[in-house]
Amino acid sequence: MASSHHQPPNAPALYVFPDKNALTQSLAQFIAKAQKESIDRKGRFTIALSGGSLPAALTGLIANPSIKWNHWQVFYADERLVPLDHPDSNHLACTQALFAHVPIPTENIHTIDPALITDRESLADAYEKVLIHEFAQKDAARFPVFDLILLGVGPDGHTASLFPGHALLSEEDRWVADIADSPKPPSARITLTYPVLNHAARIAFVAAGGVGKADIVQAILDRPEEGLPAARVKPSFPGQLYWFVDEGAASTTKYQRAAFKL
Ligand SMILES: O=C1O[C@H](COP(=O)(O)O)[C@@H](O)[C@H](O)[C@H]1O
Repeated sequence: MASSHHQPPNAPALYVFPDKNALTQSLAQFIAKAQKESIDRKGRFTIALSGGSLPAALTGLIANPSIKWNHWQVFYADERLVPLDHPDSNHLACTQALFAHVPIPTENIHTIDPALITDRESLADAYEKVLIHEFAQKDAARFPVFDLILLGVGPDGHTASLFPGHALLSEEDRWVADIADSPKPPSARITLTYPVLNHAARIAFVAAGGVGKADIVQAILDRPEEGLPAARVKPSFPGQLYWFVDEGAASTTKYQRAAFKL
């Protein structure tokens, strides 16, 4: 689809797929490539996952023989403050869709500390310390550099647990922040902040939501100046941003499509 938009060189790449299966298979290939490059370079692969509709898009990894699960270090871009076996848990959703079906060491999956779910701030600080341990020792950077962060986008433009108009959109220091008033239940959550998101090497939005996601995808890609939370995800160079969407979700945006290639 031709675009009337001029796109800067590090503009997001929009990959559109005919259906969820095609998206899932291509996303698995994309993740496998990112994994290989990270492991070849530094012997590990750091990834942050979301909940919602994302876990179902990860099933292409289950049968992929090139995934080296023991080299993965898994974190959550956001998590609800519920027990890890609660239906609202993003960790439970990722476990049911993926981790229960692959040989990933449980110690490589970094969940929130369920003992702290009634003490939001301590839980967020504890999770941040896990990130500091995993990254600061190795990358010695002010912010962790994830190899890949997989994000979803809600109908209101939220991503992770960063919601429109929320004070957390302006958080510039904390790596992990707690939120008590999420407009989308459950209300208590933690989330990675923009400094962490925007230092990632690769970020991929996955919106396999059909026409229900078309308006919000259009708003974010065609009108980024509106400053919706997902539109504020802009990885600093050399980070790269990708969108994996189905035809329904791409049906109204004028944003130029890219041919999916690894
Ligand atoms: O509440 C959340 O919503 C977003 C978007 O979910 P989706 O089902 O619209 O894709 C999700 O990415 C996030 O992890 C979750 O906590």
